[in-house]
Amino acid sequence: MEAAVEPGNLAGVRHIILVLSGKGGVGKSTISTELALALRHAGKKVGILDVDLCGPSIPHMLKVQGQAVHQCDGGWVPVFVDQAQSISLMSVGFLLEKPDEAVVWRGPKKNALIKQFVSDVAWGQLDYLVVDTPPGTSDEHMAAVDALRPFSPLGALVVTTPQAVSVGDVRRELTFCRKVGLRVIGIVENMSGFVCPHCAECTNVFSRGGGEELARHAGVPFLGSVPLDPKLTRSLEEGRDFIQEFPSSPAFPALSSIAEKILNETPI
Ligand SMILES: Nc1ncnc2c1ncn2[C@@H]1O[C@H](COP(=O)(O)OP(=O)(O)OP(=O)(O)O)[C@@H](O)[C@H]1O
Ligand code: SF4
Repeated sequence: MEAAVEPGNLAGVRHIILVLSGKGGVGKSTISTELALALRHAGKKVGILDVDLCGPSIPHMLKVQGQAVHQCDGGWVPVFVDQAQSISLMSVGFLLEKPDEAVVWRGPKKNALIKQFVSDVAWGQLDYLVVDTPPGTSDEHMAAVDALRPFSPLGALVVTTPQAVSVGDVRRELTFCRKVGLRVIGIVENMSGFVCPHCAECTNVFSRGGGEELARHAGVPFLGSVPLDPKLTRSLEEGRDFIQEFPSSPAFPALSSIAEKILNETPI
């Protein structure tokens, strides 16, 4: 029997994907956003929970910055990104008076907000909830895992860049997942080379293959390598739907194949 769906909880969410990275700036919010767009493109209903409280970038990436969240009987109503309401988003960015206001909170306050985001948002029926987390492993990650665990299946997607230092940080992320009993859906290597727009030659700006090697070593699935793609950067800056608008751009095949692997891994 299916659990009753109460407004303001996650009982109507079929799969929760926690997006993690060892370091900042490796493209965690980018992968979260593009994954949500690719899953939507595949006909799924998707929510995004942005718990990167000190650097909430997803409202800007989806061009909904500055919007206000409203209260309903069941709690907060998330912001809908499109008219069809196929992507909903909750972020601390919607609660700040100014979009560039700094969140200078101590741990307990951050943890309380994360718990509130889980329990007090009327997510409704979703196929996937993508949760963008801060870099590293902190109290906020523990708070998110503790609050989300009752609403499993809960899995982690780990984002890295090819450089060894970032890969080293990813090892710590994998250890964190193991310690808290979080299933690793897979590793994504982002910023894997630059494809020349003139001749399509791929230059490995950093090293290449670290993510795949690490996945093999750790015995977790490798989901794909996303190249640096100026059209992707621009889409995120302008809040455009890269998946819809740029199917012939170099990052598109990798992003759609990652979404496809996740769809196969998490049947609905
Ligand atoms: N594959 C890519 N191609 C082009 N630009 C990218 C790619 N991945 C990320 N970027 C750009 O790199 C910058 C950092 O990405 P993003 O904000 O997603 O990183 P992050 O890991 O979430 O950072 P933080 O954890 O510090 O918030 C952004 O400007 C984004 O547009
Ligand atoms: S990869 Fe080739 S075509 Fe592209 S910029 Fe370099 S030399 Fe020019």
